[in-house]
Amino acid sequence: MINLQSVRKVFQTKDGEVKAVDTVDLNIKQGEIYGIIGYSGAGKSTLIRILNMLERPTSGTVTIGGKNMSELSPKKLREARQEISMIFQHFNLLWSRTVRENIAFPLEIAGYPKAKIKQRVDELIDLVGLEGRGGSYPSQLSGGQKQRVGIARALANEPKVLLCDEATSALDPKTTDSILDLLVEINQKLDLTIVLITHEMHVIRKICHRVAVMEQGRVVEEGDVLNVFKNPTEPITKDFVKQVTEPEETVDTIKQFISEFPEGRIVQLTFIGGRAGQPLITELIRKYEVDVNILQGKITQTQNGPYGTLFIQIKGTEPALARAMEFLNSVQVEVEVIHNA
Ligand SMILES: Nc1ncnc2c1ncn2[C@@H]1O[C@H](COP(=O)(O)OP(=O)(O)OP(=O)(O)O)[C@@H](O)[C@H]1O
Repeated sequence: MINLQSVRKVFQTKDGEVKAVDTVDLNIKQGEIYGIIGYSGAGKSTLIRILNMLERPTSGTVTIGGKNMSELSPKKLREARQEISMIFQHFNLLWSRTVRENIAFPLEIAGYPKAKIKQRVDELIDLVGLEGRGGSYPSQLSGGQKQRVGIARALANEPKVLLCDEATSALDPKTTDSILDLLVEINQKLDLTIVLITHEMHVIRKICHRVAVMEQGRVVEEGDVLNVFKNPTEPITKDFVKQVTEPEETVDTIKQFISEFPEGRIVQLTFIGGRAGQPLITELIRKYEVDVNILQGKITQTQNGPYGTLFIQIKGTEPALARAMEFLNSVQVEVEVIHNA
């Protein structure tokens, strides 16, 4: 669906050249939610703006739906852009227009008849959950509602691709989650390809199928979200993964476990994919004559299944402990013994 080959963007500034995007290759599939994560200045905004040619790449090719975006005539580019919509961190709504009028705006520009516009706006208001707010002005809406208007407006022309530029960064955590749920819903209902940029791993964890990690203009790591969670190789990726898997106090907590629970073994289980939903601990207690204490745990859901860690203390006779460990090592969880009395 979206293919980038050796894309570079170099800005000339008074202080010299800035390589905002440095030789990036990406392949994003139809119907996928693809996340690009990086800290401020990594080049994410420049890269996402290159996708709809708001920024022209210095070199390299950008192909969307089979069209080489750099080679399109101005007319063809306008047509291609109708299929690529965008939502923004600060919503970019028209403040003097009501919700209905904001959503209708792209349809008016495209020259749709009034009756068709009314019908489409009604559908979109339902789709994004803004029933009863059509006559309100943006200033009368909460942040989450404003972003819903932004999403409805972006979907008006039935795009194939939705670009999200830090679309939830201005929202509180609860509202962020409700907007992310809405993005998943429209991705599934409309088979829409979504590309989003963010600096929050929570956003990637919750809704993306695949992720690219950017640092200094380059994509330093890329892959299925669960695989990246499982095997982050770059230090920056490890930092991002920690944001959602490890409470900050983990190191201290482990030290405390060891001093408080000196008997048996303290084991860290890491669940990736299907196993987290299965009654592993019950099986352990029933079959292996050991006592299990759950010390701390955090299991989170990703688009590709659960991911998380659980710290447990296992107590029992040495043979029972050995059998229990053998069982744990045989199932699809990663097992790390962090203390052995
Ligand atoms: N128009 C421009 N002219 C010169 N330099 C630019 C321009 N736009 C971006 N840059 C530079 O390119 C680099 C990447 O910027 P970009 O905004 O793409 O990063 P980002 O990851 O989106 O960061 P943020 O999340 O803070 O927006 C930065 O060093 C920035 O200063």
